[in-house]
Amino acid sequence: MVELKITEDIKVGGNNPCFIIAEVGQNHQGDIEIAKKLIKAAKDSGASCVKFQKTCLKEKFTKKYLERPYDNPNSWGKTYGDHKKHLEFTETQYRELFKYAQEVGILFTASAMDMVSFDFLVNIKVPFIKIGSGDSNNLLFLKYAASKKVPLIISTGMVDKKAVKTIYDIISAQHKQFCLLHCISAYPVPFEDCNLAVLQDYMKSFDVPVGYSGQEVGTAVALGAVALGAKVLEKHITLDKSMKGTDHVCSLTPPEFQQLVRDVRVIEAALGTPIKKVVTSEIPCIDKLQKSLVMGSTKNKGEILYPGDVKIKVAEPKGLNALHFEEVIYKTLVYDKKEDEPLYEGDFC
Ligand SMILES: CC(=O)N[C@H](C=O)[C@@H](O)[C@H](O)[C@H](O)COP(=O)(O)O
Ligand SMILES: C=C(OP(=O)(O)O)C(=O)O
Repeated sequence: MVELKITEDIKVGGNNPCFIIAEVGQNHQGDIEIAKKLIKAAKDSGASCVKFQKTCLKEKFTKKYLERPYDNPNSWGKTYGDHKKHLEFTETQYRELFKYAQEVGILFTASAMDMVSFDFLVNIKVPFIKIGSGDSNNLLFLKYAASKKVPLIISTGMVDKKAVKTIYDIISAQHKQFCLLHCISAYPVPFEDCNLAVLQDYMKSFDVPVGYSGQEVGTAVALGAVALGAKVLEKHITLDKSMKGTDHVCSLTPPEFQQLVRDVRVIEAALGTPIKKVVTSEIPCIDKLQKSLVMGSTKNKGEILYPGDVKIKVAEPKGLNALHFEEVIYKTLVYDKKEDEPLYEGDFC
């Protein structure tokens, strides 16, 4: 399994801890102070990285699309172009946010929504670039991104498995420093559409780390993804779910994000080994409550132990482990034994 190297110290995949991305996206409302608060909240929650979305509007959208009316409660302008312009930070503001994230001590990156944005992000030296689901069918962009040989995390919403294989082939023809995220692009995703089982298929099909970008409400599905083996987890973060904007509803507040990170770490610790064995922490319960073999009735030396003569009880002191029941039956007692007395290995032959 190839690991994705994000920095000298942070790697993704294999036995490395799940890399948790706090996706600010456009939940900053176009306000740099809110953006900074979200960066700080991401850091305080224990996220591995904070992420924005970088767009060059005339590269990503056609002129006509930008002129389209965008008349809904989440809109920041009369047209889609005005709306997106309101939500887009300038390159100078991006540099300021990047610097702020460094001061706060959290990795900073963004999705490149087009080639111009991709180049900008390469230029400011983000540790990796995210390619969102909006580009999962954009073969030209994927080829371009692959040719730049920078670490990539790629979401796979809005396409089927065949297209995901194409993405995999395009990038891996250039390098293996990438990761594929299962994603369903709906805001919010109905739980029954999350299809988390896809993660298992990705893990079988691709020899790169696999993760999950979740647009569903809450944290349960994201935790399920980690339990299934997701090595990257992305969830939106917001200061307030009731704010204006398409993504707030499927986002987590800072305390929720903090709880998510804690729970992910608990699940990772709890996944453990597939080898079922008795573990040290069970010993007190074994001593206290595990049953063992005891006499079901009083019997004398030389008598045969019939099924009703041996019982399985919690005893003090303990007899033989109750798993040995069948081995004891029809054996001959070598000592006199009273009812409820524990049965030991040398008590019968
Ligand atoms: C597919 C994709 O890009 N999805 C992104 C990541 O999840 C979203 O954040 C969109 O940018 C957002 O939902 C767009 O909302 P509006 O159209 O109201 O600006
Ligand atoms: C669209 C994005 O992500 P996803 O497809 O993972 O939701 C993004 O990162 O901008």
